[in-house]
Amino acid sequence: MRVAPRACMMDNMITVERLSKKYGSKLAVDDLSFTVPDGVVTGFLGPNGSGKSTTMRCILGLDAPTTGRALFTGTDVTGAAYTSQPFAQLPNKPSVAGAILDSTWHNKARSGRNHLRALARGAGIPDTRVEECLEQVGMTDAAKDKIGGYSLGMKQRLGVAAALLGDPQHLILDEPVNGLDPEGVSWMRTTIKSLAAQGRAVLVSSHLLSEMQLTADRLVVIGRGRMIGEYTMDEFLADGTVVEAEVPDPARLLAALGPRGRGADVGKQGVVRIPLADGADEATLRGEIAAAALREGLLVTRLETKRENLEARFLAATADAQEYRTAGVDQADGSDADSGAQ
Ligand SMILES: Nc1ncnc2c1ncn2[C@@H]1O[C@H](COP(=O)(O)OP(=O)(O)OP(=O)(O)O)[C@@H](O)[C@H]1O
Repeated sequence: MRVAPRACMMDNMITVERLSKKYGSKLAVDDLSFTVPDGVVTGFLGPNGSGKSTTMRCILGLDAPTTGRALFTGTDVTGAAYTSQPFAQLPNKPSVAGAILDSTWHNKARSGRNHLRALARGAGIPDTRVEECLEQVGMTDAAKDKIGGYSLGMKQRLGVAAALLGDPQHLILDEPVNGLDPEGVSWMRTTIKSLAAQGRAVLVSSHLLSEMQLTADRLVVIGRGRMIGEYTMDEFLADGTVVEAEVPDPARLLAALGPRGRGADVGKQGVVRIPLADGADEATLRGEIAAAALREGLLVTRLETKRENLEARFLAATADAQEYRTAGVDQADGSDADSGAQ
């Protein structure tokens, strides 16, 4: 159905500009600006009630922003380019953006196929495309059954099929792995990554942070409606990463490291802990430590990277922005060790 070849679609983008949304006196989204570029998965993280779903609805024009805007850039199904346009003003919307926002809206009495056909017909999309999408999400065999009898995982797959009907260049997926079993989660991850790899701009929210760590390339982190930061996944995780080196004379190693050892400390049993800061590369830092030890004639008996996982970094980054807290529950320890003896 699409006339513009995929190869021409490498400049899709959503740009959120100073977006705010008030419900009565509640400021749900407060001056958010970020981008969702094509070709990668942008994870959208924030504690409960931080404004993720509201932002996604505003991006799609389902809620009117109080101030600010969300703009789409790409090429639609007819091959017409659009630059920095609000979704509501674009023709051929199904080819611009597809979404999973709420998996509870399905008409239970309809079959999966008829549900998709109704959506497709409303958008001028042929039934052949419905069959393609059913096939893509592995639902061809179950398509004749009523949605009321579907498991949550089947409903989520149907939601993905619905989002893909118009072969959209932008995808907005709110909690797509909610309630999925491990096989379903793994399927969703592979699907989301491959949709981004095809050149689409993909924004996905999830509270399943271990999964987000495997899926997202970039992160937009918000708290209480406000921006905490926009990062690559590596940048976000690097902040909590240290390389530990075990040597017979830690003070000499520290001195030999010079400015590179800034922020380092000597922990228990004389282990030197050097932070991976300022966007430094882990392999480079490990090489510098090994070279400094060699120059000093120090035997390194252990060189180990201690990396915080996404959950620990997320909890640290949003500590001041948690609206709902559980009393008396410790936060996750969250450190992953990745060792390599020298
Ligand atoms: N239609 C609405 N009317 C009034 N308040 C609303 C409405 N929708 C959302 N809110 C409020 O706006 C704030 C942000 O809600 P939102 O659902 O966007 O957060 P979220 O980050 O998606 O949360 P969660 O992770 O729990 O799904 C919350 O305080 C919520 O109660």
